[in-house]
Amino acid sequence: MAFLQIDNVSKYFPNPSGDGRVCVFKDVTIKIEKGEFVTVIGHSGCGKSTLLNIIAGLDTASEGGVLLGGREVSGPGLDRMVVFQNFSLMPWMTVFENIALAVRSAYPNWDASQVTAHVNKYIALVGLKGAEGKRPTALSGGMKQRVGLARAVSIEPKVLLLDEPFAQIDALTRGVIQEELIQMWNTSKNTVFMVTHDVDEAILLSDRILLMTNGPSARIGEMVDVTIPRPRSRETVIEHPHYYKIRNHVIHFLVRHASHAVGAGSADGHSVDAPVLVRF
Ligand SMILES: Nc1ncnc2c1ncn2[C@@H]1O[C@H](COP(=O)(O)OP(=O)(O)OP(=O)(O)O)[C@@H](O)[C@H]1O
Repeated sequence: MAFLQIDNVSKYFPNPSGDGRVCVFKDVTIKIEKGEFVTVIGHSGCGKSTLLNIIAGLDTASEGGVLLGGREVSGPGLDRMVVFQNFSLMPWMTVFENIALAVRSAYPNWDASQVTAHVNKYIALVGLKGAEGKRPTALSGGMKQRVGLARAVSIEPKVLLLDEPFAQIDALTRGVIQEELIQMWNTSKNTVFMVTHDVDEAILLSDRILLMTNGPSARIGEMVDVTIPRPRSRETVIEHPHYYKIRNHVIHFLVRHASHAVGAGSADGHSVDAPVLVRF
């Protein structure tokens, strides 16, 4: 059994027209090993965030289930931390307090000096030294998301769930924070499940890219191994001979699935095809 196992998960929502239900995705099975960094890419509406929310325990599967370390996920927990694109910081708390709140929940027996040392370590890791006392309104988007990442990673969750965390950050800052995330991941070795629309980001960060077909009845169409050795940086990754092969392959998949129906799974209860494994 894999460390994080998504087993035949399907999700239905009530049809907005009031007539029955709509299948968002069907029979999604993903096996993720401890310490693996997996990214999901697919067109808007195929169900990426819904899948992430089910892993987080913020939503429930209509069919199937999620197992983490062999135990069924049945609700939110500190073993899975989510970073959303809208930052979700407590606006009345400072940078330090936002992170300390999470650290105190995860380590209720720690005394104040342990909490302070731990929070300061993560503030330094994301380059926010000097901004400890600022409130979110005084921070740029990039700084807010650094707080979000520090807060999530500081409690050392078993799984880090990233839902387009850099979508609202300008391209230059995004590149810098992506590299900071690599540094943090190198240290923490969290298992990461990330949703993104950014193909370059997925190649830079992931061990594997899961490509979702369009909904309704979306499925994981392909799993692409990112066969570019680590450590990676934005400058070196594009020099690797596999970079453009992987990039072109992912983009072609997305173009093929830009209009619905190509390879869409079955909404009528029949099983769907297993994902194609792609490795250059
Ligand atoms: N609570 C809900 N009730 C009804 N339908 C929902 C609900 N949440 C999501 N949906 C629908 O499920 C589908 C998948 O939504 P989801 O947000 O997971 O897609 P996504 O792939 O993450 O999209 P995007 O890339 O635009 O964020 C969409 O058609 C959406 O309208």
